[in-house]
Amino acid sequence: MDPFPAMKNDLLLRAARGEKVEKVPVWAMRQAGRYLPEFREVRSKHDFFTVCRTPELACEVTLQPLRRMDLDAAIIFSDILVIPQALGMEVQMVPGKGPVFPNPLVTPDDIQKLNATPDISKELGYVFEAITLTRQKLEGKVPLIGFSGAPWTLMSYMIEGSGSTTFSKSRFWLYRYPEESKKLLSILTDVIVKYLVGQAKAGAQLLQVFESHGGFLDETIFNDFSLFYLRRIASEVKQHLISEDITPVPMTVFAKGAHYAVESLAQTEYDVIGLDWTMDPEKARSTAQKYNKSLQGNLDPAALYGSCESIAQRTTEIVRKFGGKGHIANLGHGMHPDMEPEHLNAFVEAVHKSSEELIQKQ
Ligand SMILES: O=C(O)CCc1c2[nH]c(c1CC(=O)O)Cc1[nH]c(c(CC(=O)O)c1CCC(=O)O)Cc1[nH]c(c(CC(=O)O)c1CCC(=O)O)Cc1[nH]c(c(CC(=O)O)c1CCC(=O)O)C2
Repeated sequence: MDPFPAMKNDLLLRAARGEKVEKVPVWAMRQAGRYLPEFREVRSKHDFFTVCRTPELACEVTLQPLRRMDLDAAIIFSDILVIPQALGMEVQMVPGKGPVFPNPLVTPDDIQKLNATPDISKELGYVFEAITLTRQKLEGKVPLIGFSGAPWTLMSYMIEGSGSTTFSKSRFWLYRYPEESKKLLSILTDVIVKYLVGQAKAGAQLLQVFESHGGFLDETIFNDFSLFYLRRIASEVKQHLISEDITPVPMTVFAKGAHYAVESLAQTEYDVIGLDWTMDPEKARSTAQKYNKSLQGNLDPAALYGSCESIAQRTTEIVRKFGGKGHIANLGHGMHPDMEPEHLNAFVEAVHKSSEELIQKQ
């Protein structure tokens, strides 16, 4: 028996499975975060990773945007960089700079310094606790999304030691040390699979995998160093859950910038393909239909800098392009810290209003 409160709004889950919906569900990447004054208030008292590691705080900030807006999903407050930490790497979140690894991987010999087979419940159990607590506190209002970074994106942070405009150090590895790179990607894949299975068992109802740095790879390199591992993750997470008599939860893959990969991603076991704002919804839609997949996206986050009227206009156009069915509305990437909550609300309301009208006409 499901230990959690019954769902009152399962639009997200139905859309992910391509089922009929009365309106398009909507949420936003980074919907909990610095653009919200109440989040900044929490952060003024606790550092970033303390918020992630304290289930009550992670739960509180996860729920904050839902108190303001009619969002159709919550996403657990955490970060993709908790996995390098679980492998034994130090990660600092430096204000104004972002994540910094004081001791990044420099040569393939450094792979040996990693704790390649961490006890996931011990190292990341705080995320599982936050998920279970948040499911209870949500009282079935909306589904809860769990997430992880994808192997290539995590590998690139672990080698660069921070964000980068070129990712030249990590791309150097792909060309100069291809076998060692694959060894690292495999270690990450094994950990990610266990981590996502743990999240689903803790109560996450959809799992999103972020390949945020996909766009730095050409198609051939993407296929070998990203797609191969992304495919393994979806398939192995689902197999693990089935082997434990748990119904697999839907999974979304978001490979930012990887335009050429929409069709190959649609041929994997992911249920939803996330599109960034530079990708064409109509083109992606015909591909998704061919493989029975749903799509997520893809308003340009910068559109939220415009007026509420222009947000509503652009959103209505995007909703029309996706066609209502098998669509989860989102931004094409995350919220920025200087955005106004009211402008995200304008997006949420416009998705609901325009999609209800569109679906009623169909
Ligand atoms: O809303 C929620 O409940 C969860 C929000 C969330 C945060 N991190 C991620 C998510 C999931 C989501 O996007 O919905 C996931 C994430 N962290 C990083 C990346 C990769 C990347 O940006 O390169 C991703 C995947 C999604 C994506 O592509 O955006 C890495 C990262 N983490 C932080 C930073 C610094 C920053 O200033 O944002 C970065 C690097 C960004 C870059 O180099 O461009 C820290 C961080 N993580 C979250 C927050 C809250 C917020 O956005 O305000 C922050 C800021 C740290 C702070 O509070 O000081 C939450």
